[in-house]
Amino acid sequence: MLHYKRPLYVAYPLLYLNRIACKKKDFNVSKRVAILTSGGDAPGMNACIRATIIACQKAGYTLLGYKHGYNGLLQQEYISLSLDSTHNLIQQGGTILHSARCKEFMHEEGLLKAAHNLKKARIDSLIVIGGDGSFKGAAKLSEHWDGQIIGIPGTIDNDIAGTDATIGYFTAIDTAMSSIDKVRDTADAFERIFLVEVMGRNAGFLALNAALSSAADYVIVPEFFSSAESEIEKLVSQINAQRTLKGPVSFIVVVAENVWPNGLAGLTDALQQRNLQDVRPVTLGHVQRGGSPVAQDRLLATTLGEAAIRLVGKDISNVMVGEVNQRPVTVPLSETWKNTKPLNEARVGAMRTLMNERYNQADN
Ligand SMILES: Nc1ncnc2c1ncn2[C@@H]1O[C@H](COP(=O)(O)OP(=O)(O)O)[C@@H](O)[C@H]1O
Ligand SMILES: O=P(O)(O)OC[C@H]1O[C@](O)(COP(=O)(O)O)[C@@H](O)[C@@H]1O
Repeated sequence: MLHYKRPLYVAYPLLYLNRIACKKKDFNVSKRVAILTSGGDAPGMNACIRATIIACQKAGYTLLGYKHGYNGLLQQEYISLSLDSTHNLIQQGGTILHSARCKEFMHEEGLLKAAHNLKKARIDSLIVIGGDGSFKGAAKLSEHWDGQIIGIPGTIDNDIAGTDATIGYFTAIDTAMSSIDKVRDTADAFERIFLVEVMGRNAGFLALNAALSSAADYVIVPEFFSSAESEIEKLVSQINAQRTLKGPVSFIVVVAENVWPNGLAGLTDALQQRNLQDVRPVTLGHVQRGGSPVAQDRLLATTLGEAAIRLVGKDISNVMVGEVNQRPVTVPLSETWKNTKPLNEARVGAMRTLMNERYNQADN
C-alpha cells in the first residue's frame, strides 16, 4: 500500500515555521565581539583594529571597542566600532582605543567585575591586543567568564613565545635604527663613545636588531649578560683593540634597558674608571613606541586581526593568534609566557662576528 507522505508544512505548520526561524537564526548568528588594547601601545595596533572591524562587518558581527585596556572593561567604557572608523587608520601609530596598565584587574574583585560587565554587555568573544602581561590577565579572566578569549600579540619588545614577531616590533627596530644613524653622525664628528639605550623590557630582540641594522660596534643584551665585571672587560678590550687598529674613532654601544646595574649612568662610570672619558649616554625611550607602522607591522597586524575574527564562534578559546613562517597559528595563552623565545641564532652569530667579538684573535 502506498502511503501518502504529507509535507511537513501541511502536517505540522508550527514546527515547520519554527524550523525556518531557527535556520534563519543559525545563518545570521550575530555574535557580539569586543576588542581592547592593553599594556604598552605598539605601532600597528590600529592596523589590527581596522582588520577586525572589516572582518566583523563582513561576518555580520557587532564589534565594540573597550577603551583604556582593562580599565574600559571595569568602567564599561566602550564604543561601537563600524566601518566609519577605518578610514586612514592603517597608517596611524598609537591606538584609537587607548591603552593602559590596570592594577585593579590584577585582583579577584577586578576580574569578577570585568566578567560581570562582559555578561551584561552580552559579549560572546573578547579580543585582547597586548603583551604577555595582558595575556596573563586574559587567562585569569577566563576563570570567571565563559566567553571566548583570543589574544593578538602587540608589543615592541617581541618577547612573546609562539609567534615569530609581535605587532610593533619591526617599526620599533626601524625607529631605533634611524636614531642610532643620527647618533653616529655626531659620534664620528667628535670620535666619541656613545651608549644608546633601547627598550625591550627583559628581552634583547630590539637591542640586537637595532644594533645590527645600524652597524653599531657592540651590543649588550640580557640573554648574554652574566655580570657587569665580565662584560666591562670584554667591552673595553673591543674599544681598545679598535683604537689601536684605527686610531681615535667613534664607538657605539647599544644597551638593552634593565640590564646594566644603574643603567647608562652606571656604564658611563664604569668606562670612565677605565680611562675612557669622552662617553655620552643617550636613552631613546618612548620615541620607539611611536610613529606610523612599517609595512611588516601593518601586514602582521592585518593578518592576525583577520585570523582572529575567523576564530569567533569556533570551539577554541584562551589562545593567541600568532604567525610562524608567515602562517597564522593558534597557541594556548599560557604557552606565550611560560616558554621563552630565543634570539635568532643567525643574528647572534652576526652579532659576535661583526660586533662583540670583532677584534678577538681568530682561534686557528
Ligand atoms: N597576572 C595578572 N593578572 C591579571 N591581570 C594582569 C596580570 N598581569 C598583567 N595583567 C594586566 O595586564 C595589563 C598589562 O600588562 P603589562 O605587563 O603592563 O603589559 P603587556 O601586556 O604589554 O605585557 C596590566 O596592567 C594588568 O591590568
Ligand atoms: O610605558 P611605560 O609604562 O613606561 O613602560 C615601558 C615599557 O613598555 C615597553 O615599551 C613595552 O612593554 P610592554 O609591551 O610589555 O608593555 C617596554 O619596552 C618598556 O620597558
